[in-house]
Amino acid sequence: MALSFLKKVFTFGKDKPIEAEPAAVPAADAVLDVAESAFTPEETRAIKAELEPHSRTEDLPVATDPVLAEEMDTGGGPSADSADAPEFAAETAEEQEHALLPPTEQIGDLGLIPLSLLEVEAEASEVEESFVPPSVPEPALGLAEGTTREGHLPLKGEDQTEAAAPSPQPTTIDETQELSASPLSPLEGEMPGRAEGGQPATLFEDRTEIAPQAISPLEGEMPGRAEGDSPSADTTDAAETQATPILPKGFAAGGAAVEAQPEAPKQKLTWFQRLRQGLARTSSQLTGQITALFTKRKLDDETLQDLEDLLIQADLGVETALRVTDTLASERYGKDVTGEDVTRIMAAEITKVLAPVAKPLQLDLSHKPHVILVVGVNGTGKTTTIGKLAAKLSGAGLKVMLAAGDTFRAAAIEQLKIWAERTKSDIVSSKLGADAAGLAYEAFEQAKLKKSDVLIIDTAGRLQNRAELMAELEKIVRVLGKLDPDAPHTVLQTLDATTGQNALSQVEIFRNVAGVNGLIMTKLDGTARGGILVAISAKHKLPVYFIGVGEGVDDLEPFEAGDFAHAIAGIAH
Ligand SMILES: Nc1nc2c(ncn2[C@@H]2O[C@H](COP(=O)(O)OP(=O)(O)OP(=O)(O)O)[C@@H](O)[C@H]2O)c(=O)[nH]1
Repeated sequence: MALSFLKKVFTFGKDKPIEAEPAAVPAADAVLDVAESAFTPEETRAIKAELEPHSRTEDLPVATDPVLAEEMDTGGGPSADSADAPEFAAETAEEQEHALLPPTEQIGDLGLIPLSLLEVEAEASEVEESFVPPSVPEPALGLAEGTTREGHLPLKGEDQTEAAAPSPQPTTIDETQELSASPLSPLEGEMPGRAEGGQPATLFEDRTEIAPQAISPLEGEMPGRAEGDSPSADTTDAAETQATPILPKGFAAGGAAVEAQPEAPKQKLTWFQRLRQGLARTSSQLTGQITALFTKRKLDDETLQDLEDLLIQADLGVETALRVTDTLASERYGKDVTGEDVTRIMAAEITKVLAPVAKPLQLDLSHKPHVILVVGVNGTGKTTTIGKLAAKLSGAGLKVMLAAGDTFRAAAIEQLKIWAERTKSDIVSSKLGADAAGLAYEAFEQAKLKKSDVLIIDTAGRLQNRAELMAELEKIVRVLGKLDPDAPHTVLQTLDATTGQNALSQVEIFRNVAGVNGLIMTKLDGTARGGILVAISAKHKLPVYFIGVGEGVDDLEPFEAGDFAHAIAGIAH
């Protein structure tokens, strides 16, 4: 019975529907050619002799080729070795019926199904309780669908070490090999080879792969897993470790998240280094010309005039230029002068010009809120500067409210909302095109109600020569004054350092219209026209509170006269 079952399994056992492709079915000779290497010549001849009389269907070399075995088993026809096993051929009426099936080529067309798994398993139970036929299809094991594998558990329980081992050779295959060693026909002797390279082995590989991970009831019983060396468990741990995000700067770490490491110290520039870097174009242009001018020349009227022209062209302004040449003449007239002599004196004189305007922005927090109105020409950096200021103030624990008064530009409103969120500030905004003065008024009221420390109002950029827009700015100031005669308490004007001389007239007009009482110069990073701040300071004498050297939140620094002067002169401070 056991022998007949094995024959049946290896001949008919399959889990795939037939694919009737005649070309894929080799003749017995061809198959035997493959098989020959495994047998002695005598055995091969004997086999051929046995196979000759059979019909083509009977000749199908199921046992010698795993692929063909799969195709053939769907037909359920007798195997090549069936002649050697009469007890199998005549075993049941059903099997006899199978024996009458048409040739394999026609089976697919007829839509016949293979011998069912249930038939195989029913007989298997008669043979060996622990034996699971290699032909058991995967779905029945629930591997693919993840359904219960209880029917398969006894098998795993028999040898779980092997099941968990890397070798794809399961226990059942060993049993098969043992059984195959019984005096079956030579073709049946091929089975172990088939198990290694054909479908059954693949099936067991699948089981081996999945069993330790997918069968939870067995987890505790599996030595490999119980010891905690399950590959899947290890993999999960490793994956978790690797998946732990490294948050970028600016994101707070929560749970197991890892904070971004601080930048390497060597990459962190001091503020003065950054300023020097930002003003490098301005200073290198200036000092290069100065060095060229004073190479092997004594200081005389001509060189002094050349120097004055040079300093004016560098946007420093007439006043500052004269200060430098006067000081230089008083110290070195008629003597040899080096470029270093000139830049040292220049830095000292510029410092004297800037020192009176380098003031901190004074906040009168008794106002609740202290209102800061930010004005300026388009694109000078108003919104960005507001964001940077809000970051500093809220970072210091002050309650900040922002007002999106640039109702001309949708992007400006969105931009300010982002800054508000980022700096944890409150924000008052309205629709595009809304009345900016009305919004400013509303924001002021809200800030009073909320007891904000500081209210910063953004405004639309406008060219100083656009009278109607400047009138609107005037209206904003007037409206705010209705709620507090001193408001706005600070009117900040942003100046773009790259604009050069035009900034002088910008300050003049905005000062007259909106009462600008403080300046912030932006975009001092990379400009060759940084000298304009000296000219503005000398002319308007308005406080310069901060300077911007980049678009980032930290790229706003309090204005320091000495730093700025030395950075422009390109010398250490
Ligand atoms: N490099 C550099 N760019 C800056 C600086 N400040 C602002 N910017 C950039 O300048 C551009 C204009 O800035 P905004 O803040 O939108 O200027 P605005 O004055 O509000 O513009 P309008 O609303 O059109 O008047 C943006 O791309 C900013 O990122 C700075 O200090 N350095």
